[in-house]
Amino acid sequence: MKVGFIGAGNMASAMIGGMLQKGLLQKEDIIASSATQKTADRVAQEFGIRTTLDNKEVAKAEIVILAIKPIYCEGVIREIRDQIGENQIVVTIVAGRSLQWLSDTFGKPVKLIRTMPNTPALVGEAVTALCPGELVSEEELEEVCRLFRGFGKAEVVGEHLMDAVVAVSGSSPAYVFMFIEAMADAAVAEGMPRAQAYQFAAQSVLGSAKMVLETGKHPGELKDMVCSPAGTTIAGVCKLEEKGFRSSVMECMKACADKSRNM
Ligand SMILES: NC(=O)C1=CN([C@@H]2O[C@H](COP(=O)(O)OP(=O)(O)OC[C@H]3O[C@@H](n4cnc5c(N)ncnc54)[C@H](O)[C@@H]3O)[C@@H](O)[C@H]2O)C=CC1
Ligand SMILES: O=C(O)[C@@H]1CCC=N1
Repeated sequence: MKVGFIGAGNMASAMIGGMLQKGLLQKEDIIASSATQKTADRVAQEFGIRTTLDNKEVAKAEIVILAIKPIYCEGVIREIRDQIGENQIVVTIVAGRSLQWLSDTFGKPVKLIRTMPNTPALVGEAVTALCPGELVSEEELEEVCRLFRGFGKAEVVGEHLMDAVVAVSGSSPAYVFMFIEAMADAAVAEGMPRAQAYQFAAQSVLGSAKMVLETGKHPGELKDMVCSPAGTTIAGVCKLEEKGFRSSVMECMKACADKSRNM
């Protein structure tokens, strides 16, 4: 199976890196295009895949993944649409572009799958939501899910959930990185060497996330387990509540979902 990426930026690189690392595809099976020779050369060198500046070359792949910014999506589709045949599958990772919009822009019947992955694909820990268009068969959807499961979890969701997905997983790694950075800065302020502070902060986020996934316990219950009476943790929790931590996170996610809805 040949997979082509139109756009070879942050997200495409994370997916390509994840796919190759898991041995899901061989580097000969992947081709990617970019707008600049510099990016094409960098990606070719980093992953050993074939790269090109010609999107039409990529559009010959069995699975064509649109990995460009939303503003370039219309131009790219107009460029490749005559070449996309009825047996190819076009997968999009573009935020804010609906199946209806994609279908209208192609202006002809195309097998479309709208997805939203995230950059932890690079280390095999992505989570991706997928919404199939009506021309995609169960088998084709499963084939694409299998590809995405190669670098993390993948679930089929209704398209009405896609803006929530952008907030809770597509964009949320950025917020988690900010949280880790802030915790590490505070540890450095307490005297910890910076490299060690990143290790401790990141491992704590990883371990806490695993507890949520593996114990099935409510996050509030897991929080309570850390809070000794009159202890250190509850002193920190009180400060987080005073500073509006949870409402800040919720407002952040709302801004993110609204942006996705109105793109
Ligand atoms: N970065 C992320 O965490 C995630 C991004 N996405 C989606 O992925 C898409 C790409 O985002 P990023 O990778 O972050 O952007 P990026 O800016 O890192 O990469 C975009 C790439 O597209 C290339 N490009 C621009 N115009 C082109 C054209 N006409 N033909 C071929 N290539 C062209 C650029 O050279 C660049 O390499 C966006 O639509 C975004 O919504 C989805 C999930 C997560
Ligand atoms: O910021 C963005 O628009 C993209 C979509 C999800 C993550 N990054």
